[in-house]
Amino acid sequence: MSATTDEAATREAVYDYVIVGGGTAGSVLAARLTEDPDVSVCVVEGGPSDVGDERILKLRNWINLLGGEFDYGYTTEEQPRGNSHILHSRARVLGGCSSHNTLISFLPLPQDLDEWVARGCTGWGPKTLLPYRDRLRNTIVPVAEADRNQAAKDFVAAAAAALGVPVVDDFNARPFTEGAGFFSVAYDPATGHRSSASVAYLHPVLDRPNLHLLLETWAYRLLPDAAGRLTRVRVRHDDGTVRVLRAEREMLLCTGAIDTPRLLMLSGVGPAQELRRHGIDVVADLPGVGENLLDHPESVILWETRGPLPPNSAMDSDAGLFLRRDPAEERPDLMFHFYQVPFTVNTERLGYPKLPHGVCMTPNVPRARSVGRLWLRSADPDDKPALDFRYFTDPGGHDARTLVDGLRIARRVAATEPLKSWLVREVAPGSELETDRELSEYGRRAAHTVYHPAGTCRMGAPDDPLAVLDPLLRVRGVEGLRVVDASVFPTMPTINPMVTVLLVAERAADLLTGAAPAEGERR
Ligand SMILES: Cc1cc2nc3c(=O)[nH]c(=O)nc-3n(C[C@H](O)[C@H](O)[C@H](O)COP(=O)(O)OP(=O)(O)OC[C@H]3O[C@@H](n4cnc5c(N)ncnc54)[C@H](O)[C@@H]3O)c2cc1C
Repeated sequence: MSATTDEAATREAVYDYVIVGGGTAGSVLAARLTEDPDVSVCVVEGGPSDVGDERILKLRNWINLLGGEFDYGYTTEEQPRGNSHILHSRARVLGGCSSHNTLISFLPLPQDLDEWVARGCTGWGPKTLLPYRDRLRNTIVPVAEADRNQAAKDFVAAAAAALGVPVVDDFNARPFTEGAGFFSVAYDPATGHRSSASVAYLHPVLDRPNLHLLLETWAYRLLPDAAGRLTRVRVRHDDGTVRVLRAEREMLLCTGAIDTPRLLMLSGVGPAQELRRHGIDVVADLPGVGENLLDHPESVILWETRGPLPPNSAMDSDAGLFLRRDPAEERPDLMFHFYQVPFTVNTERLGYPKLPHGVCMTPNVPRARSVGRLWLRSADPDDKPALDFRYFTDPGGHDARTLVDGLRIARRVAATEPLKSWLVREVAPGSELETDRELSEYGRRAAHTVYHPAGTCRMGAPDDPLAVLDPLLRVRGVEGLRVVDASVFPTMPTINPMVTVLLVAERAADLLTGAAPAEGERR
């Protein structure tokens, strides 16, 4: 590492790569790039370390992390057709959201990636991306037998019987169209510990001399170097001191689907008109930054159970269901998580009671058609951006319809043995709500997020006016800067997206080291 002086006379630390965001994708990149001992990498992470912190490492504690000290906790703009009270949790800790999520691990379906290629993302098709599964360092296993709660087993059996779908033993064994089963989860069943991106990729290599971790350090502005490349970043440590870091080779943004567009816009990369309105000098006019805000919206249906459930579980949402309502579709168009705990955060607000013991199903929209956007409220880096998911606003009503269908299908499953005998009564929405209109109203008001924001700096074809990145993940209109995180997704995969983020990061590492062909899909 060498040092030069920046215009503010701060010491400027220089590395080969600076990775902003030591989260899911950032951890993969950091581990892969430092495999070469001659390459120096600095990771700038806003949160603390997860090493030795049982609150983070114990997977089953995930629910207690929501809204706490490890959560940036973004709110949403008013949602006239949905729920305006959703708290969008985003982790503030090494490993990012993989350190506080539920670690449900699905490979993307091949058709999800075909869609990316059709959107001009050459090189991201299934034949190129899916083989990276063999490179993943996370321990990904179907929920262990000891963690299989009898109520969840009975949910799986009831769903299969009620809906005629297969029981799936391993959702990652082959692409599926529908089925019920226990999820694959990135964890160690013996200890109940996470196999997060941090645990799997960073913990084993923390002693590498070429890996420099700056924790509790917030990046708030990218700056050009002498040649005009956007390879410098201004950061603030938790003690208030400010530094500038420079990447000799490339600056890599891995701050996630909310903070990556935020940082780009604060740095003058984004929709020019909006940036000027905030007095931000425009470096590159990219109207797509912050657009294409995707998510998996869900609703909830809640039952009181006859008594407490057996205590065993991996993380209290261990099983689920994928369903294909449209037989012309190759992919499922409705997904459920089954919770062995009553998830009442949204129903209590609507006046439904808190439950001592219960279960719920959370039908979600795998490929929602409502698309949102996010934007800066001001040029102040401490101001959180405005998030407008525009939930349930798609003109054809597909997303709202999916919730209505989901609530009805959930009732069919609940009325089927062996699940039926566990349940005393439907608490929310309550069996008196029956019409499409009533169920839609309830479903949208009680809606939640599956916590999957993505797409806000999408990659795409040169003629895609909203593409922020080229298919090599390089930010258009500037030099020296790439994005590697969930914001690069052009469209939302059908499944929970963490593994897709890991695969993207693995391929990005190959693109950076030259190990991957830059273009072309293996046929
Ligand atoms: C509660 C919850 C449950 C979820 N459950 C699942 C699941 O079971 N399965 C699944 O597939 N997906 C799940 N997800 C989604 C999944 O975890 C994310 O899609 C994925 O981890 C995102 O990875 P990322 O690299 O894009 O961002 P992140 O992992 O969020 O990483 C971003 C990192 O950047 C840091 N950062 C941000 N801004 C700055 C800045 N300006 N300066 C410095 N550092 C910064 C953050 O602290 C964070 O560490 C869940 C998410 C949540 C929140």
